[in-house]
Amino acid sequence: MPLGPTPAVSTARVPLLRRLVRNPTGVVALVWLVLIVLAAVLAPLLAPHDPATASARDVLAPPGGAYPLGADSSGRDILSRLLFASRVSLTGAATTVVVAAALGISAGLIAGYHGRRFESVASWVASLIMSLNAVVVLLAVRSVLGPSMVGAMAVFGVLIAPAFYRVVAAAVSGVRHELYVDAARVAGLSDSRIIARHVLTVVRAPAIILAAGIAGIAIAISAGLDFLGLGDPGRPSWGGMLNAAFGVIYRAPLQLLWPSAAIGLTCIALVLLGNALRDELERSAGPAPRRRRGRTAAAVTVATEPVVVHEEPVGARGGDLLRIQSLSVGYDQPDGSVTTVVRDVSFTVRRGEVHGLIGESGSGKTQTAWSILRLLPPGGRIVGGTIEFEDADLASASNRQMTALRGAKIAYVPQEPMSNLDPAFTIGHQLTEPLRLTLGIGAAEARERALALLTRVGIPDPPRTYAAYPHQISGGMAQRVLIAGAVSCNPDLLIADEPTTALDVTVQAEVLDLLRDLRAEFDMGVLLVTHDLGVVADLCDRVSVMRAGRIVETGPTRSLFADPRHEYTRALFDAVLEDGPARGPLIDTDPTTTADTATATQGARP
Ligand SMILES: Nc1ncnc2c1ncn2[C@@H]1O[C@H](COP(=O)(O)OP(=O)(O)OP(=O)(O)O)[C@@H](O)[C@H]1O
Repeated sequence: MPLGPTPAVSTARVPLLRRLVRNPTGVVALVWLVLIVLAAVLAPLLAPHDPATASARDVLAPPGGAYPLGADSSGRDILSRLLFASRVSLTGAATTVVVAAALGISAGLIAGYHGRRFESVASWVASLIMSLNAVVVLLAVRSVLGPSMVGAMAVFGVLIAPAFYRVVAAAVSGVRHELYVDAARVAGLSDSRIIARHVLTVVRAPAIILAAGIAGIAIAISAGLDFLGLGDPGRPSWGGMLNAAFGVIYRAPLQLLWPSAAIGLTCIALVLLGNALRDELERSAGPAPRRRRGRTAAAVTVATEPVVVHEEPVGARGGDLLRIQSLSVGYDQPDGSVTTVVRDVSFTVRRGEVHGLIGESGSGKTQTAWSILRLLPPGGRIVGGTIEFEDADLASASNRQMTALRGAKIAYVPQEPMSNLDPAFTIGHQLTEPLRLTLGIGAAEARERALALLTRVGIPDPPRTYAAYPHQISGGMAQRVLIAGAVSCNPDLLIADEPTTALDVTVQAEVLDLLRDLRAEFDMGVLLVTHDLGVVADLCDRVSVMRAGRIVETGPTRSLFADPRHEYTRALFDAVLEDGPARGPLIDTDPTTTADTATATQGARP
């Protein structure tokens, strides 16, 4: 049932080209490449002379007058020849890139996506091609095809295709087992659609960067072939002009400059373009530099609706252990904007109470919990508000202060117990290490305490579990172990993020009972993140309902459950309490009582 909009403020994705234009290196490289392309396309219009027309009177004419860059040893205009020669270089580079990309990307996609036999054969062929000496092959091609630059560059494309193949196959096999690809498969999307939608997006960036590099290499190779005299002598080329300039190096050394500059600057521009692309793509993966405070504040200041607060019985208020005021959490975006995922959140947790944070998926519960621990993922940061804990503001505390608090004063129980235990170490090692570090006790004492904790959290055979590796225990036991670890240093505040979601129903109940008992025993304040109203009803003294990054209703659990006032809270309840008749008690599985119970159950139904 849809319960409302998702919280994130919209953050437009800035197209790569626009980001590139803001990168100085990228701009310079792009400008040069655009000029070269324009020169090639408009050569007939821009060239002051016919590039092939020789003039005996103007042999080696210096720059100036009718020949802006001078004339060559046959009296031909160098500028006109350079302009026309750019066509040859660009066509050759484009041929190489197209052939290499077509072969390498398609083979990489098939090998990466389907794996198995095709991958073995394709990898073998790629290795074979890479072992060939490109220059020797191109010389052989010249002798077979004649001075066809397009043919030679197409063959070079085949020789360099393994570069595309390797990059694409590695990227695709990395995403092949991602859950979203499995989900698309389960949803019935064809392989070609999955590749087009989900896989191509992953290989697009590395392929573009590689294409820029390969284009640069292709230009150098085509110039090299022409320089060696293997190209078509009937049309101007940068390599051929370089060759001609060498012949007159003592009489007109300046003539070397023009083709060298054209080749060198174009290759450099392509390399710089590839670097700029990589920088921009990497930048978009990480956090952007912080902007001025004003901008951040503007990003989080949006119209707010009042929070529905349920009054508490007189005398119920105790001392606050944790006091969060106007907390806002944002994620820096590559374009400098901030996506706000938690907005203006305020609540308190008292010693000895369980405060529930409830809301639909994506409402900001986990981000709030992680802010308290200051463990937001890269790019995320607290953009406003305070988190008071024991006279310190955790929102602005130093990393050193936070390290001292985490584990010792503020403990955390995660949602996925198994993925939070290191498979390489025994349970005992993982329990005793933090004990020894935080409490400064010896190995024997730490072992004793760990065994006592395992007993306390209801592990049936503590010494055996102590010596076991994570894969040797069940999910329920792993969660108990993590709870044991969390309370091991006697924390004041325990943050539990959906601690029972990954467990089956009977184990869930036991873990909730354990948390309830430990809360009383250790006199901790507990912040319980959950999306389960049953868990809130079972365990929480107070509850705050989150929606779209805000708290919409807060108060004692009993009062909020008896009289939910915000429409979103009511919608949450409606989603659980269906209109149909309540189910009867479960049928007893004991065969001797089943018939009677079933009859009684049916009879009891309305
Ligand atoms: N790294 C991130 N960058 C940008 N936005 C993020 C990032 N991580 C989470 N968000 C956004 O923050 C919002 C709140 O996420 P959060 O994980 O706190 O939700 P939740 O209420 O805990 O949901 P769930 O119960 O599914 O864990 C979501 O809209 C999510 O898209």
